[in-house]
Amino acid sequence: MLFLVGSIAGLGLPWLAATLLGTLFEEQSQSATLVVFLLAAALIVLTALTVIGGRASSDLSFEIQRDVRKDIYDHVQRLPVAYHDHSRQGDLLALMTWEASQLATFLSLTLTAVPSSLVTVAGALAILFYLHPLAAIFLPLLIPGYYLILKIMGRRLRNLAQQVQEEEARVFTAAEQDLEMAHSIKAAAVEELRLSLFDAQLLRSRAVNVREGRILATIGPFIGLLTSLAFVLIIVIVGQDLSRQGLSASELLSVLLYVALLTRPVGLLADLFGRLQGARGTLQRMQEVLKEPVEVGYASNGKIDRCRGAIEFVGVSFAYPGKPEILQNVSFKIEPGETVGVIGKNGAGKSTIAKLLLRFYEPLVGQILIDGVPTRELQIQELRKRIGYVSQQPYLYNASILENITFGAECTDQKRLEEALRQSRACDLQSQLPAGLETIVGDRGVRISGGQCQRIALARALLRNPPIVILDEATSMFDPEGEEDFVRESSMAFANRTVIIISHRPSSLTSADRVFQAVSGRILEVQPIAG
Ligand SMILES: Nc1ncnc2c1ncn2[C@@H]1O[C@H](COP(=O)(O)OP(=O)(O)OP(=O)(O)O)[C@@H](O)[C@H]1O
Repeated sequence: MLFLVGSIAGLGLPWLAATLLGTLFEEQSQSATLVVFLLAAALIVLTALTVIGGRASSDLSFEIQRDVRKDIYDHVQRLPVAYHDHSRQGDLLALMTWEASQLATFLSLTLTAVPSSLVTVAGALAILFYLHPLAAIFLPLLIPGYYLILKIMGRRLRNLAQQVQEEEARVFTAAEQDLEMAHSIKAAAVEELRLSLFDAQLLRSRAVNVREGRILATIGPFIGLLTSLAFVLIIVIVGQDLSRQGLSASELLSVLLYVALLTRPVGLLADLFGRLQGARGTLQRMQEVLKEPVEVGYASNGKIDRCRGAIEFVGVSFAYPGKPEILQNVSFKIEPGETVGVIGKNGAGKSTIAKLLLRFYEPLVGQILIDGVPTRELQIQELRKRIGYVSQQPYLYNASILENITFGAECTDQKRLEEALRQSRACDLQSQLPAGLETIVGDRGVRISGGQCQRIALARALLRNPPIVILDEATSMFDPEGEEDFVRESSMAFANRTVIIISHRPSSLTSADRVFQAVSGRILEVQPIAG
């Protein structure tokens, strides 16, 4: 709105400037003073409106950026695990960060500058038509010229803009992965190799950026050239009237200033056209992500009010996409409060059982029941809140141990926290680390040991007090003494829960009432391990 008011006010400036010149020519000093005063006032108002409008446009850009980032983040969070297995994190990161910010700048510019530019163009043309109809009629003839330039350059620009964004996303991916792999890169002493690979990606990105930059650098001057040529032609047409005494000097100046006023929106048009190509690619990629279906279970409203923890697999078969079946017609039942161990070779499908229970993936055939209710009928977060899952790799935030433990817990009652710390043996960390639970763990827990990471992950799961606990190699990095303590403490921790312990170590399974073995797609019950 402010930009529109500014544009309308701006339309008065050429007229005031030309009037000033006219009064000076005619040596009417009193009128000149008034016009100077009006001109100065108009310039001050215009500057104020431009500043306010510019700030509003910048605010709008950041508002759009926030909305876009939030929408993508929210949607990506709700996408199934299978989507994340196949997507590139770098692409999503690029989309949520710099691509979203480019798009926001383009949209805010379009929303604020385009309407005001249209007002300037329409107003200047109308005034020009009044002042000099021939010059005004001549100007719209430039439009096909602009169209031709944009059409010729636009086609090449569109492909390039897409390639630029793809290559930039690859730069993100490469940087992100190498940062994550920093320790392994150093251990393998392959810094130079990784640098050369990263540089190769930078070169690919530079090549497309340079090509795009060259086209963008050409469009503006070509459009400017066309406008300048038209300007020259208008000077010739209008100048003839001047020599024929049909036009005063101030009228001539007026006409030229209005023509000059028209060049600003044209420059903006060229700039927006360049940004539009990138914005189209970003919008297309956003659409691709946003139209990915979210996990079905979000929409269900099935609940288990008091979960007892009975688990049943009924004829479950499952295969990861493009792979042979890892589970074939698997059926078993675990009673509430039971502790069950699961053993089996690497890749036998043990973790897959846990992931199916959590509905990270859906069985191809058969169904999984909790307390007799098919998990597919339950609201997915309701289901997951009932299961404390400690995975093989503990995922930790770069925050304090305490923040990592209380992450996601609805209630952080001190007594329960102490209980979870004791049961997981995370209480040992208080004496092992000088800063105790306030110790910052670093990215993915690099600043503490593997066993300490596992204790934190265990404490996190137990603090939520879930009726079902799945420990997937959750104590594999514990020292024998720590594991012994854990098994002893766990008898209390597991007392009223259903527990599945996936492990290769017999010492972890001594508390199990029953033991299952995953073998050749089947789950067989074997002899429990004596304590
Ligand atoms: N997300 C996935 N996409 C495709 N295949 C997968 C995926 N996760 C696991 N697999 C494959 O499924 C099989 C079973 O994997 P799973 O993790 O269940 O084995 P596991 O018995 O837990 O093995 P380990 O003892 O090594 O932890 C393996 O062959 C594995 O390569």
